[in-house]
Amino acid sequence: MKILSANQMRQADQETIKNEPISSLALMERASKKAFYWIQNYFAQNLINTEFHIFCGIGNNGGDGLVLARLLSNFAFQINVYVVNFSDKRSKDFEANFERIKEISNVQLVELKEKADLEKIIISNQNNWIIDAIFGYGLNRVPEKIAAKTIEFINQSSNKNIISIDIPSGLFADENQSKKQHFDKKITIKAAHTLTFQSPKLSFFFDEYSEFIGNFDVLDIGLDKNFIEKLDSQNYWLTPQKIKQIYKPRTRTGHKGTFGHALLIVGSYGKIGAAQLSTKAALRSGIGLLSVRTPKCGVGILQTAIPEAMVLVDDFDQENKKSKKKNKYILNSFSDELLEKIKDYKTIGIGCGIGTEKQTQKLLLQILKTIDYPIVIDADALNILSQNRNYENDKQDWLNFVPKNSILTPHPKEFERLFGKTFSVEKRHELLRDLAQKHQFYILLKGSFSALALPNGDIYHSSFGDIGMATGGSGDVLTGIITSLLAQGYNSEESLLLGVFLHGKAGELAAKNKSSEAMLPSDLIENICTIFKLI
Ligand SMILES: NC(=O)C1=CN([C@@H]2O[C@H](COP(=O)(O)OP(=O)(O)OC[C@H]3O[C@@H](n4cnc5c(N)ncnc54)[C@H](O)[C@@H]3O)[C@@H](O)[C@H]2O)[C@@H](O)CC1
Ligand SMILES: [K+]
Repeated sequence: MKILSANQMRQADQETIKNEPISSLALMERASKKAFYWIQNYFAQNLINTEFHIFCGIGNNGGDGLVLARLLSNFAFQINVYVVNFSDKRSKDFEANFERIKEISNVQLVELKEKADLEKIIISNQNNWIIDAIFGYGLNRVPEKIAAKTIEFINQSSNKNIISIDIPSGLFADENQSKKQHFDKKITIKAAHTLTFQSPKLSFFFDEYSEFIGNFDVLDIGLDKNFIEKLDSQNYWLTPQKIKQIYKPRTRTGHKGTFGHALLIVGSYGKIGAAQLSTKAALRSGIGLLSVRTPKCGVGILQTAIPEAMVLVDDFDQENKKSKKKNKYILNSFSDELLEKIKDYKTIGIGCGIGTEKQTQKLLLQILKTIDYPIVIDADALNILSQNRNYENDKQDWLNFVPKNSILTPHPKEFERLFGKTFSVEKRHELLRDLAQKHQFYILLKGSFSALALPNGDIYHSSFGDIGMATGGSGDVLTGIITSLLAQGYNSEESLLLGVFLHGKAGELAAKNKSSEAMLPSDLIENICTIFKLI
């Protein structure tokens, strides 16, 4: 799903008003009704016992808050509406709804002009919910005076039951809108839920802002689809609908050759676990044949634990004349015969737990110089690349040897080591986009919201996953999944998107069954089966 900027949202609102046609007041009613239905569904039988405190600005976001108050007043016992008078320029639709709300008997209306007005507000904890409709995508500078005081008051209240309408007040929808001002953490609502209209806002996908957004839901308010179709955007939200388009169901007639043969180059002494996790994940994700290269010390372990995988041992017992340093605990460079063989694999996944020893570095260089098909590069293989960057001489910069359309999967630290420091989250995404375009790679910047940068400059943002996945081994599982999909004939873009989906959803399921605390990366692997069935 396309992610629209605040300007594009405004245009889409205007076009819908003109083309449908619908009055802006009716569109506000429609949008707020969607939020109301969400709330009705969320609270179910408890709606009648819930006391709402609705903080409204004086623009259209505030107007939404007023409509919501009116709709809720039919069901809830007591509604408190606080108008945050941060300016005299009340919007037309706010005014219209303000007149209507005055008539309703179980709505208590309070105007906030100065800090002292806030001191009279009592929000008890039990069954009290706060609705934040102070600023929406119209925010264009850091809130001040009564707006700032109200936001601080809400955040300081011990009640954390907060629902933000469209966007948590204080947070800019996107960078253009903020005119490069930095938002102020203290003056931004920390919502438990954000109900956003039509399109998620770009700022929802920056890890640094996730504490303000809580869980978000996108409510379709019926803005002009044809118009939205034509809008340019390089940011997309990864949705299950997109995954359905990518997924290729199997027919009865395939055989193991149909589903590809990949090589995983993984593990070192003490990190054979990483090799096991990536191997198992690749097998569970549907690969036809899987070969694994792991140091000699890991061969027995892998063969015992995962009988389905073949382990490459071809040159282990041969005397290698070129390198006397062969060592059974780390990955050594390949013999010429073995190197010749790797041209035949569909793809390679390299990096999980391999360490950065000299001989392993040499192996990576050999691989990069031998093959011309896209591969998956993760963890220590990324660290090796970052140790061999050469900004003066392109011909000695190992990054330039990576085959086009390969998939790099760094976490933020690996990204920084490989591509340098950036000073804001927005700049990091800009750099990510530029790099994917320049090198024609796919780069997955992992995080609680992962950003998937494509060589054409588009970025997909994923909100799949669970905090329980932030643990060692989770990345190894992802490398196995993506390598497996590439081998099966999904192209790089499809493998990346589908891989991130399978991994994230498997994590959500693991958290549901076992809790975020207790879940393990192995649980993700076991859940891949269920997630395939859900596509
Ligand atoms: N027809 C429409 O345009 C629709 C708009 N909707 C709602 O309208 C919202 C956008 O409404 P608005 O454009 O009125 O903007 P907001 O309600 O977000 O903000 C109100 C106004 O405050 C001013 N402002 C911005 N930053 C300020 C600051 N720091 N201090 C003081 N004043 C500041 C701006 O002039 C802005 O227009 C959306 O987020 C959504 O909630 C929905 O009702 C759907 C339909
Ligand atoms: K809001």
